[in-house]
Amino acid sequence: MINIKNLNQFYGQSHTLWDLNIEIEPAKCTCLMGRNGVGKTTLAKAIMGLLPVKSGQIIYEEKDISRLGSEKRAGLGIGYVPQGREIFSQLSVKENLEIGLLGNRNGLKQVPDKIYELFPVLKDMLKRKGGDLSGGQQQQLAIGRALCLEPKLLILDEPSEGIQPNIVQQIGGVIDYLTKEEKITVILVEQKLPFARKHGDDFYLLDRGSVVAKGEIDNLSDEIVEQYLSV
Ligand SMILES: Nc1ncnc2c1ncn2[C@@H]1O[C@H](COP(=O)(O)OP(=O)(O)OP(=O)(O)O)[C@@H](O)[C@H]1O
Repeated sequence: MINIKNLNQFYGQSHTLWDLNIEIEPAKCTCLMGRNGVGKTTLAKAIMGLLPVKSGQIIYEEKDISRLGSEKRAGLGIGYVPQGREIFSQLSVKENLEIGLLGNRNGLKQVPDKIYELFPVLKDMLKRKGGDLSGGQQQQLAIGRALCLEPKLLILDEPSEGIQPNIVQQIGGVIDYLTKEEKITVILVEQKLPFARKHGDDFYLLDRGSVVAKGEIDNLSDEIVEQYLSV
């Protein structure tokens, strides 16, 4: 689905991603894991085209997209939910969702009912301002907005961060539905081990901008967790 080859990224002089090689399987949830500051968000943004890369390739559907702008990548079906959600606080829930439609490559003009089925709270709050929603509701809105793009690949940056347990559970259920039923590929940046183990299929573990372990999530051993994830 997406194949990252020898990817290097710098912030100024600071070499942040080191020669990354990552293969993401279609219709699976691949977790990007690692402690704070190892480069997970940088990698997510690099895949979405929000940061330039120094060298390497990002092969998506057999084409190198590493030099395309983020809007072009969205147009190819890559959706992104940033860490911190980036909801437009002055716009209504409906307007926030409609922003997602702007990038829809199939010309969709209306928010699909499916999104309200996945997140019923959004339907109840259509006229409310984004800024009035709770953190968990904003996270649901951010995912709903990304789904308006009808993505083939969805990148979620720490969707469970700072959110109440019942909404985390609901978001986990949505990830399962998207991968298993809709066959959407999900890249999940995640620090919470139980959530990754429950909803992930594969993992890549980063440390200081390099891949230090990878495999099926069931093979993420306690030794690896102790070495690279425990704080
Ligand atoms: N805009 C920036 N300019 C310079 N350095 C940055 C910038 N953004 C991030 N960094 C640095 O790059 C490194 C990787 O950061 P990144 O946010 O990708 O890590 P992360 O694994 O996502 O961490 P977290 O879990 O805290 O979000 C860190 O050392 C961070 O300080």
